[in-house]
Amino acid sequence: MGNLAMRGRKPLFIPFASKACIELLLRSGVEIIGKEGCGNWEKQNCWRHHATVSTLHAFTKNPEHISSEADIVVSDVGVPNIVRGDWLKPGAFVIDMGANPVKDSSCRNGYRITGDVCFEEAIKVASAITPVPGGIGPVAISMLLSNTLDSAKRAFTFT
Ligand SMILES: Nc1nc2c(c(=O)[nH]1)N[C@@H](CN(C=O)c1ccc(C(=O)N[C@@H](CCC(=O)O)C(=O)O)cc1)CN2
Repeated sequence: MGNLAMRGRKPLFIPFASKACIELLLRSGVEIIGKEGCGNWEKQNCWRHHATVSTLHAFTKNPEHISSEADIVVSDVGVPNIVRGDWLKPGAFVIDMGANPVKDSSCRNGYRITGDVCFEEAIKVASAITPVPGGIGPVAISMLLSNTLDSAKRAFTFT
């Protein structure tokens, strides 16, 4: 983490969740430089991409006001539907990292996985939003595997 925070240093690993967010944004053609972001996505990694990031937490006053100024919103709260459509700036890019089980008797195991963002409201405001399941989750798992591969290469001095 120290190397991640320092200009010109290369960290051994970038935490997989924030690596996934950056990968998704870059591959989606979203410009990060100079953008306002909010969420819990390892600030140090975002600074490397020259974004300004606000972190919201349980005691943040008026979270909806702060998030509605962000060009990029990353939510990893663990509360279903906490981020509403009116929390978002029109055209915002929304990454929903929530993976919340909610009871659903129509599902085989009695629950389904839902995100932190109210998808039906957000889709009307955002330029793009990752669905749950099948959005950032698989990208995050890929980044975890990518870090694992890097680690193995290093251990066997392939790099
Ligand atoms: N209690 C919580 N813990 C964590 C959450 C959360 O919302 N509540 N978010 C994760 C974020 N994350 C990694 O950092 C992560 C999120 C989602 C997935 C994932 O594989 N999602 C799948 C669905 C999961 C399922 O079916 O069980 C998907 O979206 O398709 C992986 C990692 C951190 N901890």
